[in-house]
Amino acid sequence: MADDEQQWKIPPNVQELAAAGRDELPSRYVVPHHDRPTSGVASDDPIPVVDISRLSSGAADEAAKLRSALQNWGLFLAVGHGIEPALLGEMMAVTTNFFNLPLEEKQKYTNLVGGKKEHQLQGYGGDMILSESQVLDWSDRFYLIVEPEPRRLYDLWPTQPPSFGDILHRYSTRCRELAEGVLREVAKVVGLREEGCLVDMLDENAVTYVRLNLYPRCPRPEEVLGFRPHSDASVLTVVLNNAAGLQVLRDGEWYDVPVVPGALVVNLGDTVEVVSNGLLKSPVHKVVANSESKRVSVAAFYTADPEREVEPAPELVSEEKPRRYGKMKNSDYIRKLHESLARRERAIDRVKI
Ligand SMILES: O=C(O)CCC(=O)C(=O)O
Ligand SMILES: [Fe+2]
Repeated sequence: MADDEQQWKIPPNVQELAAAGRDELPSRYVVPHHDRPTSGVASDDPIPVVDISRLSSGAADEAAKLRSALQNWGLFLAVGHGIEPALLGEMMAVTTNFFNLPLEEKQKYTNLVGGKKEHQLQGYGGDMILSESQVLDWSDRFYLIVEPEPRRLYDLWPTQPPSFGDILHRYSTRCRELAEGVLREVAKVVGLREEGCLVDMLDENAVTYVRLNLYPRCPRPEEVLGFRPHSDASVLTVVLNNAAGLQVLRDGEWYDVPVVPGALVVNLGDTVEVVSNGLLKSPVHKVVANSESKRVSVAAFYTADPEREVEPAPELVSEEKPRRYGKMKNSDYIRKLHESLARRERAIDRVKI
């Protein structure tokens, strides 16, 4: 194939597009009318803010709050998580600094193999593009495997500032502790026989992916999405962000996820939905753009061992509660997630019975 064909496979850089200050958006970013963002609905049952320190000291009302958050939203805001505000600040700062680097510098970490059109998961850039007509998200991303350590591709780890790697390592380790504590509670909520069975999925072969997201300001936020509707292929996801924009779907309506200083967003991933045989749902969420300022977020995805076969826990399947999901190898599932994202489909629909 001639080299100038399939140029569309190389996504434009959204930050550069935004900086060019044009009022018209390239048509590749304009989402169909039925998918356009709306302002989030205010709920009578607000998204809970859960104090993890009270949870760990056995407070029954906090456990009830978490239970209701998991059952009604699949997502909550964690405070009292014990992660030092300075570390959260540093993680946000190195992320923002990375995106502020000149384009040539950032492109040293490109997710296009050999700088060409083949897309690899890790690195800096945009979505995998499967077709010329694919509508693109108004964001740039940087995706890295952080754990297990031998799987790190250090060539893709920014060297500026020199502390980047250390901060990312410490941040994802601390968020993993938060994830583990939450997963023990999740196992209790769904009535799994082994309280540790979800935590055990984050074993030494489990993969932690971190995605740094930049949502540049957009002159026409009503026509684009910062991140299309999706659910995560993780067991659990922890998100740090600096501004409003995240929305979660509940009963057909989109709700704004509030921004609480120092809080982390915690959401269930598809693995929990499958293992719990649908007792808990992996929430569909998206990010809307805005015309005022850029938004930065850091999502840490705690995923199971790629070789693990994920399926409903046997004790949650019975005659009254028939099995609702098939079995799939986790690495196959994650690959399907990225294809599904490109097609605006949900990966979990592929394992539903
Ligand atoms: O930017 C956010 O707040 C969420 C991003 C997200 O959903 C993701 O990276 O999977
Ligand atoms: Fe997500």
